[in-house]
Amino acid sequence: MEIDGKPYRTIWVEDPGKTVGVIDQTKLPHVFETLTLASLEDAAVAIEDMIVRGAPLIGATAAYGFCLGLNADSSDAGVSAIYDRLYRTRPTAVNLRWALDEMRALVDNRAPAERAALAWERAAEICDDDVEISKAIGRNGLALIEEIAATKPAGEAVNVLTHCNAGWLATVDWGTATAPIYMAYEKGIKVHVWVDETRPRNQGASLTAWELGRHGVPHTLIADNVGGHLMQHGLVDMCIVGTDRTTAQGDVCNKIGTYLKALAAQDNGVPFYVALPSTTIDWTVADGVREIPIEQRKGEELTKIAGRLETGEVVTVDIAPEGVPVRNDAFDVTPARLVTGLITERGVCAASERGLKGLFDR
Ligand SMILES: CSC[C@H]1O[C@H](OP(=O)(O)O)[C@H](O)[C@@H]1O
Repeated sequence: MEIDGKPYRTIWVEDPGKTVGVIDQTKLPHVFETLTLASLEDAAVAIEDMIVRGAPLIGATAAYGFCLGLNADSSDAGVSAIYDRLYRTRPTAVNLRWALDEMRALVDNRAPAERAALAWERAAEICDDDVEISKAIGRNGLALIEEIAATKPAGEAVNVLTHCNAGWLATVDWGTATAPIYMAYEKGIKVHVWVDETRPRNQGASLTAWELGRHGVPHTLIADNVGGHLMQHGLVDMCIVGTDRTTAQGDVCNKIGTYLKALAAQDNGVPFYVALPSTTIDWTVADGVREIPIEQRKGEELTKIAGRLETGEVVTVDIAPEGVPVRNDAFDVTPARLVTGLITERGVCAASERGLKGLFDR
């Protein structure tokens, strides 16, 4: 998308075959800074420290991390070490495993000397494909927004609630949950977004609000616990969220707090949609609550918060008693029964095995 009139993706090749550029998302919204990834470790740390985050972008970064690793060691042992290092960066988003499996399958039966060039080509394809997939998700989700817009009084906006950041910053471009929103906005449909701040890392406040603001999409930042209340008062027409891993039966793993939003949506008859690329479907898992590994992140994400002083300096402060015990589950699983539909690049389907197999011929 554009930042101050200049088109950006979230990841790009800087020095062909040697380095990759990314936006440092830990610095947003206060500072826009890019980083150069020049090694496997650079890419692995960028994922672990959430310099880049969001399932599709994690996959894209892992693909380029594979390339950077091969630049240093393209032997069979090197391929295994690269795979293992990147695989253990974050456990929940299945795009990571998908991308690593794609890259390893590509190079496994090729001569070591050929591997890096092949990998750089494939990583670029993965990124280009991700953009096209996001645009297709946008078109398919746009139809749902248009359906609701047709029922609204003239001049009233369609109010969409989203959780965390499933925006263009979570993908290579366009986003998943935000792609239909951007397309509706571009088409002149009045749309407004309730942006969950999304504790503890505040991806909504720091990323979704930033990217929607940069693009001019009307939005309102809300505390995570406000959404249900707004739904009770008829102020939410639909929810669209992203996902890090959706199971073969349609259970949706997403940022912590998504499940509670889905419960409130069901209780208030608000359609609850999940936007996802097929690369986020884990066909090997059925029961998401029992089978999806949920990332446990460090306690500091709850006990500390970063902010900008009036001087412009960005500082981090403690917001909890020193040494307080913390549990920080980064994701939860919304059972398929609470999901109205899955918005994929191939169309919208029921959150069910039948729905997904109908779209993906599995
Ligand atoms: C389009 S995937 C977005 C998905 O990823 C986020 O998690 P994180 O910021 O920890 O990588 C969140 O669950 C979003 O819904």
